[in-house]
Amino acid sequence: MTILQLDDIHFAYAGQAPILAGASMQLEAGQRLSITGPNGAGKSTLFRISLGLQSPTAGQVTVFGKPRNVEADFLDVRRRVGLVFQDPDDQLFCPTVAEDIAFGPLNLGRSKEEALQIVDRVLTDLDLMHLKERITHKLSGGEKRLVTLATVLAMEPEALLLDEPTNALDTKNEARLLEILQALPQAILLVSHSPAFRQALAPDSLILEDGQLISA
Ligand SMILES: Nc1ncnc2c1ncn2[C@@H]1O[C@H](COP(=O)(O)OP(=O)(O)OP(=O)(O)O)[C@@H](O)[C@H]1O
Repeated sequence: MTILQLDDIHFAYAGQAPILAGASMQLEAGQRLSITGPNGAGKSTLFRISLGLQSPTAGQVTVFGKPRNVEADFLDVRRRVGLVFQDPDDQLFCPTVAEDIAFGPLNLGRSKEEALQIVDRVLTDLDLMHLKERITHKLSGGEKRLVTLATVLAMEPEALLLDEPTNALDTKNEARLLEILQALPQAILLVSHSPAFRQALAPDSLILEDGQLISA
């Protein structure tokens, strides 16, 4: 099954030169794929377009086999594809870690008891139970990164889009994150400036260059 398909995507921010100029790609179930490219090439923009957080000026986004054009088309995409943003502060907005992780499942209609069970399970899986009652905005950068991943895994997504997941992580936590991600069954689309991390998690890669995706 094809999870994500981008065909000939064009995009420019208002008043700026085009960033994407005919970008096309495909992510299959279970596949691990990296996207590389220089700072400002448009990698994060491509992720946002894939989830309908920005609209391309031309081109087609197809997710789970269905063309997605208007906001309503993307609601189900955002439930089924988890995006770990580059900046954790874009993702964490509840007072405590437990509330942040429960937010997604509650939104998906889980009961409070179910949501609390999911919180405990995800925190245990990530070895983060010690952070459960902490105030989110007082966490360290690396702790926020890991909690962000926890909020996304709590939604049990079918695929993960990871934007610089190792940012702010120390060597030990980077290794732990790698182990956790390697053990997941989901398809992963990875943006990472760390060659070692890409090689270990998603060695197949596309390069975003001059607005197009080319095979590495
Ligand atoms: N909301 C915005 N309004 C205007 N320009 C923006 C906006 N967001 C990003 N840009 C610009 O668009 C370009 C692409 O940004 P994007 O974040 O997609 O690149 P990236 O490849 O993810 O970069 P990096 O590797 O540095 O994270 C950059 O020049 C950036 O400054």
